Amino acid sequence: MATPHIEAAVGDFAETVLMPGDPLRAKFIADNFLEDVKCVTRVRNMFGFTGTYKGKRVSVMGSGMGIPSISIYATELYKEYGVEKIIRIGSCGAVRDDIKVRDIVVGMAASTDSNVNRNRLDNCDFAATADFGLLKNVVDTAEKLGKDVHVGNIFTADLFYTPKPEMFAKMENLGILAVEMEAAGLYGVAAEYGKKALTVLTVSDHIKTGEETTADERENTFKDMMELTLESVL
Ligand SMILES: O=P(O)(O)O[C@H]1O[C@H](CO)[C@@H](O)[C@H]1O
Ligand SMILES: O=c1cc[nH]c(=O)[nH]1
Repeated sequence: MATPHIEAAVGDFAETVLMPGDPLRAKFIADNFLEDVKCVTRVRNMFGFTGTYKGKRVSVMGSGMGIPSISIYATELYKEYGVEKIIRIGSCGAVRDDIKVRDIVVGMAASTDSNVNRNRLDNCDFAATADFGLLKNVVDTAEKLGKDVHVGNIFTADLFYTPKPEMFAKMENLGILAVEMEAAGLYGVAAEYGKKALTVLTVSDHIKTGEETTADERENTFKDMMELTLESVL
């Protein structure tokens, strides 16, 4: 049955869904990595596809930007479509010198300035955490493929254009690796429904140095992250 934001039928999604923020990145993955692809939803142009990767059934769908948007899609996928695992694959800004542009960051946990998880836990801090099994699979797969990854705490920001840039130095001092806008929300939804989630990111820009990737570099480095994540779910 369709939900307010997804028109797919029950059974149209695989048990694992890869979620980039950008629906066109979802299409790129479907076009370049999946076989036997079917577009299962296009409500609001938030494309979702199901196909196979090396014989394994897998879906990919855009989440939109920010916690409110990914929370809607993750909730409907977990609750109404029987999805068990969502792996966000996104871009992030690095906040530390040892994390470089184009590096891959895996979000073991996600700090945030959002109140969504406090709303879930009577205004207490909730440790928004990735699923250990999904995390281990990605780390083991990276080792097998000879790809370096940074694993640790990331920061999920409500505002891309922050009025508090001094926060970045505080994040760095606390060992936070990078900033993005969805992981803490996704981990909260997964916890609420007893499901699994992980976030894998590619550093698209460096907050401290101002360095950015070109469009070409984004495409190729994002492909590295896509391949790593797809291999990890086999
Ligand atoms: O590249 P995506 O997955 O959209 O992720 C990052 O990019 C967007 C901001 O430009 C935010 O969604 C942030 O989390
Ligand atoms: O959310 C994001 C994504 C990329 N770079 C940033 O600085 N923030």
